[in-house]
Amino acid sequence: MTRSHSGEAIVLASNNAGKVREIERLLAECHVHIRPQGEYGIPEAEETGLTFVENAILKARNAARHSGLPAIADDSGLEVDALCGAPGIYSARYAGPGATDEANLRKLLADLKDVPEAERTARFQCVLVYLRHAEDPTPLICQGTWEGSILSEPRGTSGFGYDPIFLVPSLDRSSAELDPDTKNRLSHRGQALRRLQEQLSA
Ligand SMILES: O=P(O)(O)OP(=O)(O)OP(=O)(O)OC[C@H]1O[C@@H](n2cnc3c(O)ncnc32)[C@H](O)[C@@H]1O
Ligand SMILES: [Mg+2]
Repeated sequence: MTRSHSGEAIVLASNNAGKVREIERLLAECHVHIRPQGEYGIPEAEETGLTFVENAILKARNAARHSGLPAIADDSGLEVDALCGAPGIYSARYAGPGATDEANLRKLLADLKDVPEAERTARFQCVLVYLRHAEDPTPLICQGTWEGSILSEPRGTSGFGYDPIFLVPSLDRSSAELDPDTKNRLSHRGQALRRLQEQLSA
């Protein structure tokens, strides 16, 4: 039992199956009981913020309001230096509203087709927000950043989203060539979630 979290279920305010898998795996080790918002039939929040943190708060608040439970949301994305930080907060809709992961990834490769390897640096950002209830005025906010660069062709089949084109320089592998535990150990999401766990048990 902790001061900030009483042990009841927490709603995970995400409809992204890849994120849900990663977060469930990381939280399975501590005794935090999370349930994806899909189980509650919660409608998707509109991501109208201009920052990851604003969008994460909007998603967590929406899930907490509809469920009456505490909520965790993840807003994340890929920042590419040669594109001045795009797609950033628009990563999920880079190729248009409702775009698939494949369409987003192909658009990014096309936009970078003339950019040489040394200038393809990029990073994943993840902001996690925990709200005790929908009107919680002091959300817990944790961030993680994962540095890498953009490959010119997809590699690997694990993960989701932009993983097949995100090169992890220290391993010379794409993020989609990592097993789930290795990705969670290194990733933006893994870093943010470990920080959140510390705060939840403080
Ligand atoms: O908002 P929810 O319902 O959580 O799901 P979403 O997929 O819309 O999530 P975001 O709005 O946070 O957008 C994140 C985008 O960044 C991509 N992304 C985030 N983390 C990633 C990771 O670990 N690997 C690959 N792509 C990632 C992901 O594919 C999305 O296109
Ligand atoms: Mg989204």
